Amino acid sequence: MDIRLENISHSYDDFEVMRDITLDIPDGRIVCIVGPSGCGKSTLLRFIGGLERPSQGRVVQVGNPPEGCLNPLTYIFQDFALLPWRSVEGNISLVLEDHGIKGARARAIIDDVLARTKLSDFAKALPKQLSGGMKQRVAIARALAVKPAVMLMDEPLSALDSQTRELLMDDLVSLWTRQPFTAVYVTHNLAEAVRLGHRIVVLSRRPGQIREIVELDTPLGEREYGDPELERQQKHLWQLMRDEARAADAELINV
Ligand SMILES: Nc1ncnc2c1ncn2[C@@H]1O[C@H](COP(=O)(O)OP(=O)(O)OP(=O)(O)O)[C@@H](O)[C@H]1O
Repeated sequence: MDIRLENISHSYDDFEVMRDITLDIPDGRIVCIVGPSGCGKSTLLRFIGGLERPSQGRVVQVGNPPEGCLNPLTYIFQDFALLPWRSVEGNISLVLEDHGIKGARARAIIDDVLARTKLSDFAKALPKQLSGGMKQRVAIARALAVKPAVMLMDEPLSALDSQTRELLMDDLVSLWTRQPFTAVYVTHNLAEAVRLGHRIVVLSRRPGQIREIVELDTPLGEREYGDPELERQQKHLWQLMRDEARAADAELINV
């Protein structure tokens, strides 16, 4: 299933947040959204997820969700949002119970997503026994369990230290390489964007408008830490964003 954003503009009363965003999110691709603080990245994600409606324009779903999809648009948050009293597998089974899936069918799904996220040995662990990186892997496993058409990822790695972030990026790449998924991935971090994005959308400062869409052709599995081509792309993104970020920063200070 593809998602198409058509001419989306939004204001909260007189406060204009974004202007005329038109964008395609193709099936099986990771689309990263970057831009200065307050430019509307999380708001855009809420529009895609149907949690809020834009003042103008629309979000269109093109085609059907994958077979067996329980929740077409599924969020992954930076704070993991796990239930502390439920084990790893208990957190995953919860979303299946919501859809009346229990017993052997639930077991098969749980085993599959635990294996895909390399968590099979931790099925019985409680969240408090896990590192931040492992908790986020549980959140990813839980999202995969509902077979989403599109994963909506809001700064999913930003609560993690830089080494854990690198490991999680490797995990996301191998997850995608084995079985491609579709994601809209909001981040401040340009290194994450060039590592994970097939398409990187650069927004201007508020009201957020599309400044540029960068397409990266290098297969995800071939994007390595320190790759000169990725560093070149990252530099280009930063050049696009630097003045906008500085202006956005000044705007926040002078409110
Ligand atoms: N419900 C709301 N009511 C009023 N203003 C809002 C509401 N939600 C967001 N905003 C404002 O809209 C603007 C865009 O917010 P949003 O969180 O989407 O930006 P962002 O690009 O994700 O920011 P950041 O990078 O800092 O997380 C901000 O100025 C924010 O304060």
